Amino acid sequence: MSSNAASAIEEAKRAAAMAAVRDNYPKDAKYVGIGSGTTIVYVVEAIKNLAADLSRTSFIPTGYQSKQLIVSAGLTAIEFDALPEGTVLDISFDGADEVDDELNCIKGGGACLFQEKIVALQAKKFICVADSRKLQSRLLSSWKYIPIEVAPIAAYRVLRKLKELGSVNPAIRLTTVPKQGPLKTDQDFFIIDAPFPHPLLTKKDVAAGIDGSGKDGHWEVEALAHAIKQIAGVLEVGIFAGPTGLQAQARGAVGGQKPIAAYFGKSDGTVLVRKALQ
Ligand SMILES: O=C(CO)[C@H](O)[C@H](O)COP(=O)(O)O
Repeated sequence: MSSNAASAIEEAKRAAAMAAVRDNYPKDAKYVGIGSGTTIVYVVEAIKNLAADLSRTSFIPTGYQSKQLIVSAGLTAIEFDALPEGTVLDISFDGADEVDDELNCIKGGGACLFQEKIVALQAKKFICVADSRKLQSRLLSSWKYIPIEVAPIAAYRVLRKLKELGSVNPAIRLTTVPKQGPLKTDQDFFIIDAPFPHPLLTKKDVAAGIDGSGKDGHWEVEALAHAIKQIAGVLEVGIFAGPTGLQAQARGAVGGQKPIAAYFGKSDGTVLVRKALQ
């Protein structure tokens, strides 16, 4: 990628972050979730630039990088497990690897999907921020695999089960830095990257009569997430689907894993906003 193209992408991420924070950051927020990755850096920058008193706000990280980001911005980090019992976050912001037409997301490219999911699930609203390359009509269109966090002891068993679900060449994610071997998450678990042969079907596809049960290798998003989560040894799946936080609240529950809105920055500096159906 040329340096011009790379800086256009960074500008797109920044534009999306500015718009997402401007439109959604709650005045007097007490608890704010902060995701992981490169785009979230611009979200923290945008929060810092708000004309707001942030001294009474606690920011909940989704991993080591996220915590460093919060702390080095001079904000107060409070770990998820240090939150007073029953705390509901006012909002959480995070990036994504791919987002479909129904705002289902693939996450975990940065190996932080477990903490990202529990933080999203504990928030009233989850806002996704990305550049427009991430928006595709179906998941697994451009991004090629589902990240899955697994217990190391069960990794080979999970690989076999994923093949039974139709994954083609799922693999334990490796690292060469600082030493060779499986990458370890913030929970000391492994990540398996599991490609599937076809883009994932949306609810709209299923309503139109397409079979998304996994027969013939065609999966609907939530059906695949559920099937993977059922495998013993899987801690969490990098598919964020199901109800949004607002939909969950309407049913008397806290939080949801699907964003209520996604902001996609474009290279021309404009931002496309997609909102989930309420
Ligand atoms: O899910 C994630 C980390 O686990 C990130 O949000 C995702 O990988 C997007 O990262 P970036 O903003 O760098 O494109």
